[in-house]
Amino acid sequence: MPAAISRNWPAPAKLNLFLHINGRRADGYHELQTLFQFIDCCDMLDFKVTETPELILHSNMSGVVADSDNLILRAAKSLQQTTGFKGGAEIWLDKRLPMGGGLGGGSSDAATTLVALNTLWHTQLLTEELARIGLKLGADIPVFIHGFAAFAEGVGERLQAVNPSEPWYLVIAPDAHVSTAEVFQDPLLPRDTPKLAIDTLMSQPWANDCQKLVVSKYPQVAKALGWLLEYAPSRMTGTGACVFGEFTQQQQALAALAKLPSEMQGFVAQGMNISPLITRLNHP
Ligand SMILES: C[C@@](CO)(OP(=O)(O)O)[C@H](O)COP(=O)(O)OP(=O)(O)OC[C@H]1O[C@@H](n2ccc(N)nc2=O)[C@H](O)[C@@H]1O
Ligand SMILES: Nc1ncnc2c1ncn2[C@@H]1O[C@H](COP(=O)(O)OP(=O)(O)O)[C@@H](O)[C@H]1O
Repeated sequence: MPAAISRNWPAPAKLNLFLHINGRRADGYHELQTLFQFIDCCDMLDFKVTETPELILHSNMSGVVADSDNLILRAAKSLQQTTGFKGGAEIWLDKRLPMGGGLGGGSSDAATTLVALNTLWHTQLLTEELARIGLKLGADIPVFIHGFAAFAEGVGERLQAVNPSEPWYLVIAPDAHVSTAEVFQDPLLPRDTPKLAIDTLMSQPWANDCQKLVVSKYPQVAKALGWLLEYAPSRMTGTGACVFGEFTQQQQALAALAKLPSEMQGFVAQGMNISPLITRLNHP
């Protein structure tokens, strides 16, 4: 009897509602203080457990990332190696999130793969153990595994659950692929924002320390942000390129989307403090 396919595992995008860079560590990574919130725009994954250890990925992003580099297969392989699980999986990815946009799509795909296969393979690692595996693959992965909106410190692995408002966002994805590594290596990146207490951070205006540099280097980001600021308080997420404007009502965000210049790509999504992955995990 062939194993059934376990369908509709969501991999949500994230926004950095603020992102402060406090300094550079000896290993080259940067100390951050950031606020992660999910949005209800997701990649979708299906999984079928197999008896052989092979890991197979079918996706609509083929050719963009070599399988050996795909975070989905790297995550599945890490779980096999950590647990000694002898079986494998066939995985289907419906890629919907813009790549390299600061929305964490690849990181989220990896997190959903770890959470889903930990259940389907019955390896039953604790969340903290899965987050440790994820951290080795990317700084953004632990927050997706824990699945709650969080104030994050360190490189993004020290998480404290928070419950900010869940507004509607108009997200614009400029036609620019911003390399996270390149931004963090730029000598002009500010790296000296003082560490502040979470209460102070949550009550002051929110900003992204990477924004000025990326806006100066990528005219498409500057143009998208300039347009969006006419409609709502707006800023860049992560190291970019995506920018987001915040609206109280969905109708306001949709009205702005209707006026988006034809050369820009955008979508409306709502902030989510509980990841849809957690909801899927609790409703197998
Ligand atoms: C900046 C953030 C903020 O959420 O998001 P994105 O813009 O990528 O979405 C993340 O910290 C990104 O995490 P992630 O996207 O996993 O980055 P990684 O692949 O781990 O790192 C890519 C490269 O960026 C640099 N890097 C990353 C994170 C960090 N705290 N300090 C760094 O210096 C390192 O040079 C690293 O090799
Ligand atoms: N499944 C995947 N989906 C998206 N990007 C992936 C995936 N696997 C590997 N990558 C690589 O990881 C990089 C960063 O992915 P992502 O987490 O989407 O970054 P960002 O947070 O900047 O959007 C991509 O540019 C791509 O080269």
